[in-house]
Amino acid sequence: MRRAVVLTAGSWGTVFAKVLADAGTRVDLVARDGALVRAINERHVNPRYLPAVGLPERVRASTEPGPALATARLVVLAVPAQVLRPALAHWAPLTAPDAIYVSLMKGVEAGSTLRMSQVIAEVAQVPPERVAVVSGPNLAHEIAAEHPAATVVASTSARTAQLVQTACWTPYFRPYTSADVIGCELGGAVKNVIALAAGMLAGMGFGTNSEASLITRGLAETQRLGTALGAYPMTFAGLAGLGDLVATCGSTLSRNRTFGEKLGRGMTLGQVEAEQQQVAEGVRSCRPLLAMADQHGVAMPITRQVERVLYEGLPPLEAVKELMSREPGPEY
Ligand SMILES: NC(=O)C1=CN([C@@H]2O[C@H](COP(=O)(O)OP(=O)(O)OC[C@H]3O[C@@H](n4cnc5c(N)ncnc54)[C@H](O)[C@@H]3O)[C@@H](O)[C@H]2O)C=CC1
Ligand SMILES: O=C(CO)COP(=O)(O)O
Repeated sequence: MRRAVVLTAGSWGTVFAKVLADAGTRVDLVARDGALVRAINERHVNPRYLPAVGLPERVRASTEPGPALATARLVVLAVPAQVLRPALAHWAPLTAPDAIYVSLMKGVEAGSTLRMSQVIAEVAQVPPERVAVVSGPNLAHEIAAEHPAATVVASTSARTAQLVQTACWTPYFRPYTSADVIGCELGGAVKNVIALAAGMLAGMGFGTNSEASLITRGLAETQRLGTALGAYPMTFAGLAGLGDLVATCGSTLSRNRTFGEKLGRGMTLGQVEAEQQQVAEGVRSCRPLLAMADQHGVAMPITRQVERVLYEGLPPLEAVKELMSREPGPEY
């Protein structure tokens, strides 16, 4: 039987472990908390992140990644983007030499501005062909409830993408392959920033036209950055682009949208961070994304305003006014 290790048992890691197990893979799910490990092994639930979801018996939890990493073919990484580097530096030396790394993360590393697959290749010292990225409209709680959804598995190696596709294909989860790693990763990272803005609009009481305009112009700036970095333009019309943007901006299940909504109601960055337990990747990724945009001479006006709301204390309503009063121009 195929074997995978999932690091770690947060919300998406736990649900993806279920997906892999439902697709016939034996899964070792690593958690940092012993009580969480006992609950998963004895009661088959993750009480911290998904208390109402039964996990398959094929998912076994442990606090100790070493034994599972030594033999697993797939090493699935689901930690906040900003902790990937130190966490993987610990895990990579324990990993089987022919393992394939699968990134579930939707963020960009602050400082280096590297995408997650680049951090993996650098830290684990593996060629890009041994790395795959999974990205799409995949709100963890909906996938856990087996609501049908699709996703993209991207890798520079068609063989790697197909292997991961087979490993996570279930009656409720439909993966498509892609060779566009850059586009899939940027689609996932930028949509989190746009979802912060969508939440702000909702928090300020604006309606559907505002949200649709934001999503569409958000997609335009995502595509501008992506194509400047070598992504395929069509990726942004796909599941990892428009698909994920619509899901995340429109759902109250999204942590980024929820975070933005609180900002839109007048809370400060510090106040929202103190309240929200789970990661909202857009908060830490917006600055490195802007740095990438600046490097390539790409305009990202929405991302810029989100950054100013987060880090310069610009009131969200002022941010909207400034966006709306820019000199009008052609759509393309
Ligand atoms: N939750 C969702 O619906 C989806 C999330 N993602 C992405 O997956 C990634 C992970 O997200 P979630 O699982 O939702 O986050 P989460 O906040 O629910 O869980 C984060 C996990 O990382 C662990 N962790 C935190 N710091 C760590 C460290 N220093 N070393 C080792 N482990 C550490 C936590 O213990 C927890 O298990 C993010 O990049 C997110 O954008 C992608 C698709 C869907
Ligand atoms: O990436 C996601 C859905 O595809 C989850 O979004 P949030 O991290 O905002 O919850």
